[in-house]
Amino acid sequence: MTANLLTPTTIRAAGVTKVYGPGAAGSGATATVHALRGVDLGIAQGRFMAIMGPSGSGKSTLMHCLAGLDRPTSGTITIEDTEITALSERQRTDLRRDRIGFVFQQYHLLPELNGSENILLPLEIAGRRPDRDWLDTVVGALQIGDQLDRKPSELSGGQQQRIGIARALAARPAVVFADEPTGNLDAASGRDVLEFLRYSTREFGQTVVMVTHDPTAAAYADRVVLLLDGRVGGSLDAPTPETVLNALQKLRG
Ligand SMILES: Nc1ncnc2c1ncn2[C@@H]1O[C@H](COP(=O)(O)OP(=O)(O)OP(=O)(O)O)[C@@H](O)[C@H]1O
Repeated sequence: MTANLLTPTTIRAAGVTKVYGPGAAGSGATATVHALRGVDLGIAQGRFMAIMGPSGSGKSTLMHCLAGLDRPTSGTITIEDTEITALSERQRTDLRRDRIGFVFQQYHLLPELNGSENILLPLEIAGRRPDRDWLDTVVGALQIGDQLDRKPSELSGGQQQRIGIARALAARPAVVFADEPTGNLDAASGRDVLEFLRYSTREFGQTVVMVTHDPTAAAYADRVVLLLDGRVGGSLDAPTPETVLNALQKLRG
């Protein structure tokens, strides 16, 4: 990817493996699962990457490791200037809070808080003062200004997901990880969410990593990385739904 030569790399994974089961320290499981078998990848700042692959290929495991939610068995992961695989659990928790945004399939908004309170909650927990100009920019771009005083139950799925995206962007994170962000949405709302994620990379230089099963969703990314049996089985730049579908079919043999 030529962008790597021009822009800094936000995330780098080198030789990442993850073993679940008796081979893994502290595990009571009886069968060994090699969920990741040596993943190398780099994501340049301001790029939108989609991770795809068949069920069980290691997508969630890779995302959890890249986001510092889980620790690989071996290998290194660096986010900006920090090797997160060298951090303690406590330091990883701080890093997630300060430098990573999450968008979930199920939104995970707190029902008793209104939109604005949901967006600000992670900053409040971190004891950080919101950057009002930045929040205004995000709220304006997402067109959710008239939804901020409503509770999640008063919003459609697409509106809730936009609140979820504003929450993820509020702290200007190094990376936003989106886990099937359109999985619960109708096609039109899903398109809006994907268009905004792409817009955030172009307009704000936001780096986005998304796990999805949907070739149409993946086609919004700059690059699709295909996992197979815990390895990178291929990648596609400037994907279209057709090229993604073809690549997936080829991957499965
Ligand atoms: N906590 C765990 N303990 C044991 N095995 C696990 C654990 N989590 C995942 N696995 C196994 O690791 C492999 C990769 O799982 P992972 O959830 O990363 O795949 P995935 O590509 O995200 O799958 P899906 O598309 O079905 O969500 C699978 O074989 C899975 O059963």
